[in-house]
Amino acid sequence: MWLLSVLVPLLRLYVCGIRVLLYQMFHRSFEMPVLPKQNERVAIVTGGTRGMGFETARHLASLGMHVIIAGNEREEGAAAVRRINKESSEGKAEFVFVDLTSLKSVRNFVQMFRDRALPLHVLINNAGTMLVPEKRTEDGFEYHFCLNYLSHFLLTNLLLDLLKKSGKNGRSSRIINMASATHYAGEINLEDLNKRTIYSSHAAYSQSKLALVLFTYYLQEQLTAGGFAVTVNAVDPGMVDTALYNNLWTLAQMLKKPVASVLFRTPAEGASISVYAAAASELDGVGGCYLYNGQKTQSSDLSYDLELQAQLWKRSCQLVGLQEA
Ligand SMILES: NC(=O)c1ccc[n+]([C@@H]2O[C@H](COP(=O)([O-])OP(=O)(O)OC[C@H]3O[C@@H](n4cnc5c(N)ncnc54)[C@H](O)[C@@H]3O)[C@@H](O)[C@H]2O)c1
Repeated sequence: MWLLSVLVPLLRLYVCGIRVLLYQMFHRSFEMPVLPKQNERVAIVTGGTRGMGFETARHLASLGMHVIIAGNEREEGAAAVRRINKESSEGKAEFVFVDLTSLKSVRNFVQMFRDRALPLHVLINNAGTMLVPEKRTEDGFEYHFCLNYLSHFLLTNLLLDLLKKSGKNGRSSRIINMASATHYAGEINLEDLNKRTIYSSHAAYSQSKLALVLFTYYLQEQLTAGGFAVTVNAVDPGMVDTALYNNLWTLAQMLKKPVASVLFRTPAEGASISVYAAAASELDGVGGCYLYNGQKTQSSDLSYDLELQAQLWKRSCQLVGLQEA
């Protein structure tokens, strides 16, 4: 029983990975349309200190945006900001600390942001981690569940009024959730979101990414029903050569290196789907999509389960101490 619960998610995750790599053998990345200037617009990119988050922040700043990099690596953040500000003549970047394994830190970050009285046009929930051995956050949550999903759930909800205020018809505010093909392998057990019964890091990662997709669809329904000029989309960057793979087992690391150099996308290529979702004119007012290779794509059957979306939303509100809207 234990062996099956660990082996099945692992195999399912690797099958997802192989399918993505087969696709990437023939498709490098998609062709980005010309993006409009983003002057006067403000974005928050979580985990923008390196990898795809950095490339996203960099690209948005080059379009004229004021980008706030929200992350837990102060030195990396300072270096990222220096580099972006040196390169970008119109936009700018700054670093603000947030540790997404702490709900208190998320609340502090939001308070600091609110104190600035800035508008907010784009929120990119990008930060993440993968295949972490079993551990709990300071609030007692499973690590992937909290960092990849629950903190972003809280962050988004606490910033929603600003996003609503900043969005206009014809120029919506945009929320982008960084999903992954691994969500296709994901399952959600609402009674054991923190994976206390049997722990598998593969199942925990896939669950966190499925949760982000369910959250995307449910939130879009609410925003549409309320008539707000805010959209929310989930994006899938493919397989990208970043530090995310640092927790792979040694043998998998060794096998990954030659494959990654040929078949994985670069961080800039991977980031292009977030940049596209954040800035493309053709996506203005378009939400509730799973975007992959520049196209709306079908996500897993489970992600469209309306009852599951509603239940997860309700449970997440309870876990972070939010009143259900
Ligand atoms: N690399 C891939 O193949 C791939 C594929 C699909 C989805 N993704 C997703 O893309 C996102 C970006 O990952 P990446 O591949 O660029 O990896 P990365 O490791 O280069 O970047 C992860 C970012 O998250 C930040 N982060 C980690 N822990 C944090 C914490 N406690 N608080 C705040 N920030 C924290 C890191 O500092 C870093 O900036 C992740 O959500 C990942 O799951 C990656």
